[in-house]
Amino acid sequence: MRELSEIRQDINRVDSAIRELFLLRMSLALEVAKTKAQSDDKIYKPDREAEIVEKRSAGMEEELQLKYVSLLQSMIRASREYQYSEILRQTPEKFPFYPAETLAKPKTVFYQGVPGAYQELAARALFPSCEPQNVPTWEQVFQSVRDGKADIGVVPVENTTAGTVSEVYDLLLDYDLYINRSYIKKISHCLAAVPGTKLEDVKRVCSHPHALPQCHSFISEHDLEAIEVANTAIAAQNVQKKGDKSLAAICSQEAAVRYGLDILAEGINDMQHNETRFIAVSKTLTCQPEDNRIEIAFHIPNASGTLITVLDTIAHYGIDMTEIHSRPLKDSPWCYVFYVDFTGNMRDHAVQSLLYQLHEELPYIKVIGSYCVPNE
Ligand SMILES: O=C(O)C(=O)C[C@]1(C(=O)O)C=C[C@@H](O)C=C1
Repeated sequence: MRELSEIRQDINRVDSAIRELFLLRMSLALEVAKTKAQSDDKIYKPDREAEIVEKRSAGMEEELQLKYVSLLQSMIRASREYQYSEILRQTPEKFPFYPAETLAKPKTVFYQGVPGAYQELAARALFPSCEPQNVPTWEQVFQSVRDGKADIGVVPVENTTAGTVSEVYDLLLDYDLYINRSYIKKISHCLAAVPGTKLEDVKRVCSHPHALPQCHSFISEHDLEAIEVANTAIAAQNVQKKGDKSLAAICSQEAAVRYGLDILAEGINDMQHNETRFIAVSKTLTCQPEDNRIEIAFHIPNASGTLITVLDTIAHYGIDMTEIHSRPLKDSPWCYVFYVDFTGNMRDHAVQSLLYQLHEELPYIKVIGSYCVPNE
């Protein structure tokens, strides 16, 4: 039997030979890209890829054939990625998404709920020179922006305890709006009731459907009945209007003070690290120099392994995926739209090459936003 070190030397030699052949194959891919750029031909040729895989792996023993096919496929994908990047270098106008430089200074900013809502606080933090206006529902926020009544809508998209706000994601696509800004706010809920109420008087709590699960332990420890209302500040307003000591609201301190309520308990969320991310949406896709996140929505073809291929492609461009979730496609049962956030700026060559590739190869893709997450 040979020494391990001796076998390893042979492996090194084989790897070096593969490296030379890989570089040669990639230089051929570059040549193909240049030819295709002239004739405006598509890069992705699934039939040619299938032919390569079938012919080159023919006659191999089954177990190794599977491994060789995977090696071939990964080389062909590298070739495609290299070609997209090269074509964009030669013809930058092929980039299919055109963000505006910057957002025109907004005059009207809408949020859902009533004054004192966390969404109002987020709107003021994002646009300090605007006086935010409230409408009753998220759908009305989106409608107002689409119809030009508002320049900007501020809505929540995710909470670290309660998760994604699915309805907002559905509205983003339904109303064809874009994410331009993002703001993360620490959320500390309090229990608020009409003046003179004691904790033991409270039998029911009302709040937003996302705020109630954030305070699950507190609600069950005190054996309270949970009632959903449209907004945390609306909850505070309801408690004030009803004047009933058995009903309390889970809301912000600001909302409790605004509606003249006593704060019976503070920081009642289960997780002390409780944060919500809000977004500002408008009719325009923008990309500012400081933006370091892009969000896309896409459909995948009905075939095995396609989602993992998309995620792998993102990684191949040296880009980090930061979030992924899916929503059902209402008109196609058991099919999904995927939402992915990743790092980078839409002016980066790697980001543009990735988006160009996904645009060419997926049945549907939309860049739904470009924004900045501070402290990176
Ligand atoms: O033959 C082509 O048209 C190529 O672009 C080359 C190549 C490959 O690397 O083999 C790459 C992408 C295509 O989808 C098919 C094949």
